[in-house]
This record gives sequence, C-alpha cells and structure tokens, in this order.
Amino acid sequence: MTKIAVLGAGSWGTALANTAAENGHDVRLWTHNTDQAEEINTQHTNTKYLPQAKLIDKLMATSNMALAVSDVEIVLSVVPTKAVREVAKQLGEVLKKQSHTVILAHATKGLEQGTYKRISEMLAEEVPALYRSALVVVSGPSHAEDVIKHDLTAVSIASSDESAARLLQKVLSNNTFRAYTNDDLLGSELFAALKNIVAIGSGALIGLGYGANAQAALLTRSLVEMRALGLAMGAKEKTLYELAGIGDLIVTGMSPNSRNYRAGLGLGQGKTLEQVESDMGMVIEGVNTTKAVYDFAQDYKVDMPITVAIYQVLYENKPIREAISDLMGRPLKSED
Ligand SMILES: NC(=O)C1=CN([C@@H]2O[C@H](COP(=O)(O)OP(=O)(O)OC[C@H]3O[C@@H](n4cnc5c(N)ncnc54)[C@H](O)[C@@H]3O)[C@@H](O)[C@H]2O)C=CC1
Ligand SMILES: O=C(CO)COP(=O)(O)O
Repeated sequence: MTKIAVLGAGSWGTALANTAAENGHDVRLWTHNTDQAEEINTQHTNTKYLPQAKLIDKLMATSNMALAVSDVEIVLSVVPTKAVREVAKQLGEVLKKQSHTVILAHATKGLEQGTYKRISEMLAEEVPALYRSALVVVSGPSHAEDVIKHDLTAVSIASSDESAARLLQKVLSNNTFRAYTNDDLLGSELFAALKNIVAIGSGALIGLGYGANAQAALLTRSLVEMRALGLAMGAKEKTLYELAGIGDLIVTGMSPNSRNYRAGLGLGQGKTLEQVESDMGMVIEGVNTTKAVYDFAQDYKVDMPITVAIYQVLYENKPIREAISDLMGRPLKSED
C-alpha cells in the first residue's frame, strides 16, 4: 500500500484519487474548500465536479494540506494551471516543516501565462529540490467522467526517473485503467497543453454544422504544428504518436466530455467566450494556452496557422467562418 496525497478535488483530481483508493492505497484528497471535503467524507460524492458519481467510502478528503501530505510517498497535484504556483508554494512550505521527500507528480494540462513555463518547471521552482525525489506527469486520453465510471482508459506516466514513473503506474493501474510509462516529460507536458487548443477548434467545427471530414482534417493538420513546436522545444517526436500526443488529441478533439471541445461547440453555435466560460463552471485550459502558444511560437519561429486562427477567434473577435475561410484559402502546398 502506497500513501499518496492528491491536491485539487476538481473532476480529475477526484477521479484519480478515487482510482488509487479503489486500488487499495492510502489516499488523502486535499481541497481548499472545507465544504467540499466534508461532502466527500460524509456523502462520498463531489456533486459540483462529478455530479453522477459515487466515490469509494474510504477516500479521505481534507482541507489541511499538512495532514494530507504527512508521511506520503507521492504528491499528485491536479489543480488548474493558474493555481499551480500558489498550491505548490503552500506544498513547499508544508514539506519544509515536515522535512520529508516526495515524488512530485502532476496531471495538469497547460502552460503558465507570460513565462510559458511547463507545469513541472513551475513545481520545480516552488518546491525546493531537497523535498522532491522526482518530477512526474500523468497524461494521456482520460476524461474524469469516463474514468469514474470505469470506462476503459489508458494513460501515460512520464518522468526522467523510471522508478518514480513505475510507482505511479502501479498505484493507478487496474483492470480498467492501464498506465504506461514514458521518459519524455517535456513532450508529454507540451502536447497535453497543445491538444486543448485544437479541441476548441474541433468543437467549433461541429457547432457550425461541419462533419467528420472537417474534424479529421483539423486534427491531422494540427499534428503538423504540434510536431514543429515540439521538436523546436526539445520534445521527442515519438511522444506525439503515443498516448500523451495523438491519443489525447483524439479524445479531447472528439469527446463531448471535453471542456475544451464543449467550449468550442458553444462558440460555433454563436455563444460568446464569456458565456461559454460562465456556463462551464470548470476550467477550460485551452483558452489561456492558446494565448501562451500564440505568443511564444513566434519566438521559436514556428508556423502555427491553426493556433493563430483560434487565437484570432478567441482574442480578436474574428468570426469563426472567416477564420476557417482564411485557413482554407492559404496557398496550396504539400503536407509536410
Ligand atoms: N477533467 C478531466 O477529465 C481532466 C482534466 N485534466 C487537467 O487537470 C487539471 C484540473 O482539471 P479539472 O479537474 O477538470 O478542473 P476542475 O475545474 O474540475 O476543478 C479544479 C479544482 O481546482 C480547485 N482550485 C482552483 N483554484 C485553486 C486554488 N487557487 N487553490 C486550490 N485549489 C484550486 C477548484 O476548487 C477545483 O476543485 C486541468 O489542468 C485539466 O486540463 C487532465 C485530464 C483529464
Ligand atoms: O485532457 C483531458 C482528457 O484527456 C481533459 O480535457 P478537457 O479539459 O477538455 O476536458
């Protein structure tokens, strides 16, 4: 039995914590919301984030971070990108007082605004190296709503520390949830963030009434720009064709369970970004990631026409049909 703290009781943190608890591990789910901790401990539900789900009774939630991480081997952070630094700072303070070392994992899919840092870079800056033995990312095609129902799921667990990735793999895997290890932390984090941009575009196509041809074209052509940026930043090309790359691109670009896809769907149906964001009540990572990638792709001199088109729709009020027409009207070229 492994002791593990999961930080963040949104839909994904709750589903991962529940999976590890079902696998027989000692799981402490930390939330900054005391009412939510109370609901999880007494009702075994998390109605705001996973409305239909019944959680395993022994899943323990707490709003006390020191209690959550006391003597755990693994801390798995699953908060939205914008909360990563704040939560990691608190974690750093707690670990300093407890003076013990943890495997520091995360399952967040985004990039920091302004700095364009990956999540593990933020974690490494906020949690002193003395208190962490490894940095790990849990990624791949995995909607919380499906995982909590025990729908078949495969994920990717990446780290430069193979034994740390293997421990996470063992803690999370069971006969409906299969984790693979991977050694490309950078590529896994980067592709996880990039696919959210594409999912907004894919939802928008369906919202406008286009079909599977259009979606297949978008997802496939997006691979070209994900590959170009990935290679420029040091990702391994093979990661793009694995679970953290194309796997996640497929599920987020096609599933109505995706918040990014649903945001795009709403935009395609004529809603404003503000409406879409307030209706969702959950994080839509791709909106901020689009801005981050739009800004730094120029520094890397990588041509990302799909990302630029989605940026123009989200941030410059360009009508979606006009953005599509401009993309379709680009000079004809070869595929690569
Ligand atoms: N929902 C899913 O199926 C999946 C989500 N992810 C990623 O996991 C991350 C979290 O996503 P979700 O669980 O969907 O988010 P969510 O919107 O369902 O929940 C976010 C949680 O973070 C908490 N939170 C927000 N700000 C906070 C702060 N400053 N301090 C402490 N807690 C704070 C909220 O109270 C909430 O419990 C995102 O990066 C997302 O891309 C990855 C794979 C699957
Ligand atoms: O990353 C995800 C599935 O693998 C979740 O995507 P959404 O945040 O769009 O729901």
